[in-house]
Amino acid sequence: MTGLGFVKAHGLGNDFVVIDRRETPCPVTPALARAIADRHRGVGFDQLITVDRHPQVAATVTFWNSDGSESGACGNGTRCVAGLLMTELETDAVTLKTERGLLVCRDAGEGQITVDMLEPRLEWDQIPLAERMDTRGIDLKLGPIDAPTLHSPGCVNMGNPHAVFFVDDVAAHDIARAGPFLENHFLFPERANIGFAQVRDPGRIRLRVWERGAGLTLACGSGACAAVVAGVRKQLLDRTVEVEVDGGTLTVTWRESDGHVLMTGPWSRVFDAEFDADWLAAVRAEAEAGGPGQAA
Ligand SMILES: N[C@@H](CCC[C@H](N)C(=O)O)C(=O)O
Repeated sequence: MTGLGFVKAHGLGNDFVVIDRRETPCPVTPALARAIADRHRGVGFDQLITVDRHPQVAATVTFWNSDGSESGACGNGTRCVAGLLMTELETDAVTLKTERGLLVCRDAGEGQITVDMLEPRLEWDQIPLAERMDTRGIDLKLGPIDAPTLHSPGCVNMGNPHAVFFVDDVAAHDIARAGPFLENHFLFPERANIGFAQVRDPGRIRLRVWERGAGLTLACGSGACAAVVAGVRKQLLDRTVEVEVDGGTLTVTWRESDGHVLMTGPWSRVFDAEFDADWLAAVRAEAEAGGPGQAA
């Protein structure tokens, strides 16, 4: 029984299943993504990543959340794919085509990779928001009785939508409770990743992110970029910031010269494996038959 190969990788604990489709086709449906994401019956991941051939650059990369939805960006996943391809191609730089654009990734030494995440999009309809608002701090307030009020998040699109709340103490917030409500708030027609950032000093923040379509993760690369951009726009942060996430530390620079956001951090290849062909066939059949929770 042979199956389809994949790599399990992670960036600071934000974990990925990477399927290389450059030689072998593997159509991904939301139902298949959810089945692979199942940490009991599948493999488990925060994001599934497919890698396809591209005529000019190293590869085209597509990101899927564990709920089966697609995302235009994934900073940590981009680093992992870049690391895998740099190893394979024996090079210290690769360019990857994502929905957001061409991302240049460079080996930064000591197991770290820097990704040029391009310019953030900051207009209200680029986030997108349901209404015209000042994205430096939108008119959104949440006042749980048992937690400090959340208000005026900065909104940034890094290829995916982010809203970042600056709070006095990240630990004082029940993110698992506020996150789903805010992710699905009517102001975010494409939902949003919700960041909770605490400024330690202008060059360092603590950040936790409730990810759209994946929940609370140990690290969110695009979330780290969004938090730094939002913090600079609120005049709370310097242009280069160490971002402490649950899984470690990312360095993010919002470069003044061209407005690009650069994110640097580690990546790890955990193991290579293959899906059992019978398991894949069964999952696909169940999805087609509209099995429990499996509708494509
Ligand atoms: N883990 C990510 C972000 C993944 C996508 C996100 N959940 C979305 O739907 O926008 C990262 O490292 O950026």
